[in-house]
Amino acid sequence: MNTIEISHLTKDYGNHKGVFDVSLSIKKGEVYGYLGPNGAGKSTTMRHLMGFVRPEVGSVKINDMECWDDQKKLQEDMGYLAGEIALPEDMNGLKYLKLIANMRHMKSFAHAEELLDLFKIDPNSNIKSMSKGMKQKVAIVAAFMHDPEILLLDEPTSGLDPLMQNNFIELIQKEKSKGKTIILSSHIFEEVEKTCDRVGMIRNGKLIKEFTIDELKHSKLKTYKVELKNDNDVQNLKLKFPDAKFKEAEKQMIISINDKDINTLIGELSKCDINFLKEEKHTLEEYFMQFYGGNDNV
Ligand SMILES: Nc1ncnc2c1ncn2[C@@H]1O[C@H](COP(=O)(O)OP(=O)(O)OP(=O)(O)O)[C@@H](O)[C@H]1O
Repeated sequence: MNTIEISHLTKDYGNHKGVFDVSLSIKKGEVYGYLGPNGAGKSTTMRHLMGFVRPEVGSVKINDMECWDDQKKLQEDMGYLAGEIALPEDMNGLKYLKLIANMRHMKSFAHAEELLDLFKIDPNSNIKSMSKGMKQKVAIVAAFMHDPEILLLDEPTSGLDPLMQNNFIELIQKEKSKGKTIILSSHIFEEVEKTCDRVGMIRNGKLIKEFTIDELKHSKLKTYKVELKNDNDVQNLKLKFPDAKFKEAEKQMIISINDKDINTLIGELSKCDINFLKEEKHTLEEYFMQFYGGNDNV
């Protein structure tokens, strides 16, 4: 049985906004990366999983229970980090976390203490005076401290510095080794690559692709930017690589090429006078779109 089972979920907010006929399942112990541009429908899906929103069409189940009908029971063993966190400003971090711990009837605060340590949080400072990153870290502690079996994490590292992002990656890896089922949305390639088993891409409310991280890692498509010294070379390369993009004013060519064809590229470039050649890093979405050649109608 899958831990998470979303079948034909639709929530239409009008104006083509919302989620439309989304079906996905996540096995116990799996870490699922949920990716997509702003407004794609990631948070809407997660809110359904938390039972905050009732599906208009379709079903959203965790452990075979409807998230809307059984939200109270399900939430006991779930940790949720909202995309837009809102912490009470009139208390300090510790007081807030203790309040949540009491509401959850937590018997021990030891795991929370470990997490406060891991993220170098001074729990006695007032939430009001905390930086965005510090508030995010307090919210992470609140989501993880009761050691839930299921974690829904909506852009968990937004606002964290690189060191803390690494600590977060370690935390996910640890939770994964304990068999937790995790869905996380992220725009950070490294985070997804290092933590997720599988990825789903959502766009305009529709799930357009699913693939394993192994498939992605074996992608051999790379993009290079070349700046040439003279126009003749630009014109020659335009004939040789008609699919490449050219910025003629800058004498630049941007080319995406499979590793197996790299010798052809190098062969042609060796005939040119080059200013520089560099590999272009993609945003996560570009990378996936290029890899899969996805479009809105997929
Ligand atoms: N309660 C609502 N009423 C009307 N429209 C909504 C509501 N909630 C979400 N939407 C719209 O539905 C679309 C999907 O929103 P959602 O927050 O799920 O996207 P997202 O993928 O999480 O985006 P982001 O990466 O920016 O957080 C957006 O266009 C949003 O404006």
